[in-house]
Amino acid sequence: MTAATAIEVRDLTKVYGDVRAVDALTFTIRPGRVTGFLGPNGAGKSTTMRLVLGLDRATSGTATVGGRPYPELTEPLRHVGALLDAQAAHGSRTGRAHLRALAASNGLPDARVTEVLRLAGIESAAGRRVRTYSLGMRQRLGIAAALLGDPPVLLLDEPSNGLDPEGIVWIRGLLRRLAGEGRTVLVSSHLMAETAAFADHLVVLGRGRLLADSPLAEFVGGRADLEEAYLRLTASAAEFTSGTEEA
Ligand SMILES: Nc1ncnc2c1ncn2[C@@H]1O[C@H](COP(=O)(O)OP(=O)(O)OP(=O)(O)O)[C@@H](O)[C@H]1O
Repeated sequence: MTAATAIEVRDLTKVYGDVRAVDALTFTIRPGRVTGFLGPNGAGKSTTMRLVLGLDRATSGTATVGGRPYPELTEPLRHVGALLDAQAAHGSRTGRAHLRALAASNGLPDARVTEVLRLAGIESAAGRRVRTYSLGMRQRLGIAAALLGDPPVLLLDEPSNGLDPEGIVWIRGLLRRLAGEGRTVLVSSHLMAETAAFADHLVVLGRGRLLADSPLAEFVGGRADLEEAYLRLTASAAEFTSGTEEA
């Protein structure tokens, strides 16, 4: 039986012109653990997340949350919280106003805004316009927005991006806590040491295809660390290489 909050991707394919961004992907993201979502640039991680969130239409296959396609969820922010790269708050609004507008349009209590500002550690900046925020503060605001509906499922695209060392420690603790509460947590990242510090499980893509779906410890296996294991697995799947190849 599938958990009511699992993310299920079945034979999912997305073609843009002659690019198969996502190519017959099948995997299940389970609750109660942090799943690291890895893959070289252009591997299809963001596209997969957008398809799960109904922001893009699949060429074929399905993506569901708790057994239902995202667009069919009633009050979706109460089910799924998301942070995407491109997600941007209106710069002329304050952080608090941005979250209040989001809460109001999704039928969420205003009191939750103060809670998520605190959870994200940006209470003191809540009255400032978002355009004055640093990248790290914007990330925290995006994470606050993702948490607004207290959702059992979270999809976070590179949440550590722009965070300072204190922020990196904070997000690690937050992800562990969210999974510990039984939530389904999918986190894409290019930071291998970071991913090793917060993930229990890994799903690795290369050129739109599934390269691995395994527990972190099993994936690292006999390798020195996650970075080495990852680089060996993805060496032939990277779309862009830096020109210095191992002999
Ligand atoms: N809207 C689009 N139109 C055309 N091609 C697209 C579009 N979105 C993504 N692609 C292509 O699909 C492929 C997968 O891109 P995607 O952004 O999903 O990869 P990613 O794994 O998230 O990469 P990164 O780690 O660089 O963020 C790439 O080749 C990209 O150029």
